[in-house]
Amino acid sequence: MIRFEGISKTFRGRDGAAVEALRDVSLEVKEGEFVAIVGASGCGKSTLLRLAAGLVPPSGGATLIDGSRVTTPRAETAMVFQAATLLPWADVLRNVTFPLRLMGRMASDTEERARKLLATAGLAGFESKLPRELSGGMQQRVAICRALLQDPRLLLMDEPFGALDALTREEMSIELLRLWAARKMGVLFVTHSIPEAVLLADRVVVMSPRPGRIVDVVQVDLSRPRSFDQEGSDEFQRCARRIRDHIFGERAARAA
Ligand SMILES: Nc1ncnc2c1ncn2[C@@H]1O[C@H](COP(=O)(O)OP(=O)(O)OP(=O)(O)O)[C@@H](O)[C@H]1O
Repeated sequence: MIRFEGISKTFRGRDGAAVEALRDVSLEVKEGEFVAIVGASGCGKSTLLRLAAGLVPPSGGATLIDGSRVTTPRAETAMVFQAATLLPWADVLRNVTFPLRLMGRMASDTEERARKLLATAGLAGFESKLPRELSGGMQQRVAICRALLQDPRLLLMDEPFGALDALTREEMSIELLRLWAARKMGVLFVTHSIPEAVLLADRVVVMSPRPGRIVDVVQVDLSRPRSFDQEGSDEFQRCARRIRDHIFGERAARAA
């Protein structure tokens, strides 16, 4: 569905120096597939998502959705960031419907769908609350509902649980899997957590330190629905070890 073809991306810093963020990245995410991306800080993970969202152009190569080049944001994709980025003056319902209002895509059943989605995410009764009246985890759930209401074919998630405490993070992971299973959209999910990547994904893409290249793609053969009980399984351990070996093995080699 989305294909990165030989992507390279070089930024020019304010001092004029070139920063090569990505080098020759090729990757495909299929319809309904959950793909996680892990790698050292600064290896270009967010840049890859921003390319998919049409927020930045590549320096070389192409990002294609259904074979056509992504040059601007598209209705097929929605993005969730590490911070919930809610409008502080708008209540939960208006926050969730805001992008569709902005895009002129409100339909007669949009509010009803938003309420249902909020209920599924455990936020029934909070529709009229302002963001500051919610916990961090609840705010992030609102941000996820806001993205899902757009009914994207591809959901782009940039460390969406990074700012949450460990317990909320686990709860949100399972919640996300439930919502994803009900919709079967493609997901491209950036995380720093190897266990989170293995728990969630069909495939985990491992990137090298900058300039980011793909060093491995690990297929996770765990049954679905997933649960934390699977963390002790041989398959979970195998995947986690393989990813860890790449990340820490490369770091150790560079230090030597
Ligand atoms: N707009 C920009 N201008 C200049 N340099 C940039 C810009 N955006 C990203 N970079 C640089 O590109 C590299 C990759 O950044 P990116 O945010 O994609 O990495 P990341 O893997 O998501 O990092 P982290 O895990 O720390 O969030 C970094 O060195 C960053 O400083």
